[in-house]
Order: sequence, then structure tokens, then C-alpha cells
Amino acid sequence: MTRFDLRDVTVRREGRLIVDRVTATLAAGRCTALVGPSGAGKSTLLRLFNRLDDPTSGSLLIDGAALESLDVLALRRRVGLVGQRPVLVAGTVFEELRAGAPTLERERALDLLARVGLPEAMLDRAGVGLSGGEAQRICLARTLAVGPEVLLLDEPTSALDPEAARAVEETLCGLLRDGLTAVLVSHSAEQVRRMADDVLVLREGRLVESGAVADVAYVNGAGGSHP
Ligand SMILES: Nc1ncnc2c1ncn2[C@@H]1O[C@H](COP(=O)(O)OP(=O)(O)OP(=O)(O)O)[C@@H](O)[C@H]1O
Repeated sequence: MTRFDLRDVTVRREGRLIVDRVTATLAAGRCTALVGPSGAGKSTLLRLFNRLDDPTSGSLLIDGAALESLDVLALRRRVGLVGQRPVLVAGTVFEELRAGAPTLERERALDLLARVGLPEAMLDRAGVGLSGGEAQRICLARTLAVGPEVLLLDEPTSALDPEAARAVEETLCGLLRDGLTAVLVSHSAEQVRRMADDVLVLREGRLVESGAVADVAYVNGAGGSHP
């Protein structure tokens, strides 16, 4: 179980304030969605959680420890990222799964495929030629192979066609039900309502609303969508 505390987190880039003194707690074992209009600072904030970037001022803590006090590679094993578009780096699916976990055994690789809803026979296939949905599942399995406590999900289904998006989302929901802590950036209010427990609403870098998903107006507006 892994909780994050954000204290006055501020990011400036090229003189512009992108994230403005955000203070929040992300509870262990829950999925917290970061939502808000385009340019609000969601992706910038997400990248701080495994130190792909560092804040200009303020701090993030994981289970009470300041992120910058931890070994960055150890942190990234605890906090895995799944991006918008699947990026495959190796030859076969098995090699792909071993990319971040070189000692991964076949048996465990097969378990991971099952966990992301892919058939065993896929293990020896080439990564080239996989569908977008399959490739995104492989990326998810590759992240899970490292054994993370937290998943950072940056619009994990937005590059997929609706059917694949729905299927990948189902897989993610299953992982979340198993108690993995997650931070989700999503533009879809419907997806946030299906996946998230808690919501942080950003606007121009500031935290303007937060709470349990059912209580946050931004994701429960008329029509079910937000800009
Ligand atoms: N390295 C950078 N240098 C300058 N400006 C940046 C940098 N990174 C991000 N920005 C700006 O910060 C703002 C917030 O970007 P960010 O990608 O975090 O927003 P977002 O809420 O995730 O947006 P979207 O929903 O469109 O993905 C944008 O105006 C962006 O142009």
C-alpha cells in the first residue's frame, strides 16, 4: 500500500507557472484521477511521481519519504508508468517483458500475459505487427513485470480504437480491484467515473476541486463529458 503526499508542489518551465502550489494526499490502494482542461498541468504533475521530472519547489513524499531522498531507479521500480501510446523496445513479446526484468522466467511471463488478457501463444511472437490494443497490453505487462506498487496511467486508452480501449480499461479495472495504487490522467469523464476512486481537478496549474469521484462536479457534469 503506497500513499503520496504533495506539499506545495510547483513547476515552472521557461518562466511559466505550470503547476502552482498543489497540496494533496493520494490514498494507498486507490485510483486517483487527475483531470482538468487541456494545458492544466496534468501530465506535468504525473511525471513528478516517478521523477521523470522534479518540481521547481515543494515536495512529493511516498509513504512519508521525500522522493528525492530515494534512489531514482528503485523509485521507478515501485512506481511504473504506462503512457498513451505503446512503445515496444525489443524483438519478441517475451523479450519485451524481460526488458525491465531480465531474470523474468517463462512461467511468470505467461502469468503476466494472462493478467493483461492475452493468450499464452503470444509469448514468442514478434512485437512488430501487434494491434494497438495488444501492444498497449504488452506495455502494461512489461510494467507489471517489475512488480510496481503504483501505476501511473497517462491517458492509457486514448490512442486505441473504442473496442480496444474498453478492453484495456477492463483489464486496468481488474488490476485496480486487486488493490494496486494508481494515478490516472484521463480526458474522459466516463472513464474517470468507471476507474477512479478519487479526483483532483487542475485548472491553470492550480488544484481547484478534489474529493471522492461521486462528489466532484467536474466529472459529473451534464452530458458526462468535460472539455
Ligand atoms: N518543458 C516545458 N516547457 C515549457 N512549457 C511546458 C513544458 N512542459 C509543459 N509545458 C506547458 O505546460 C502546460 C501544461 O502542460 P501539460 O502537458 O502538463 O498539460 P495537460 O493538462 O496534461 O494537457 P493535455 O490535457 O492537453 O494533455 C502547457 O501549456 C504546456 O505547453
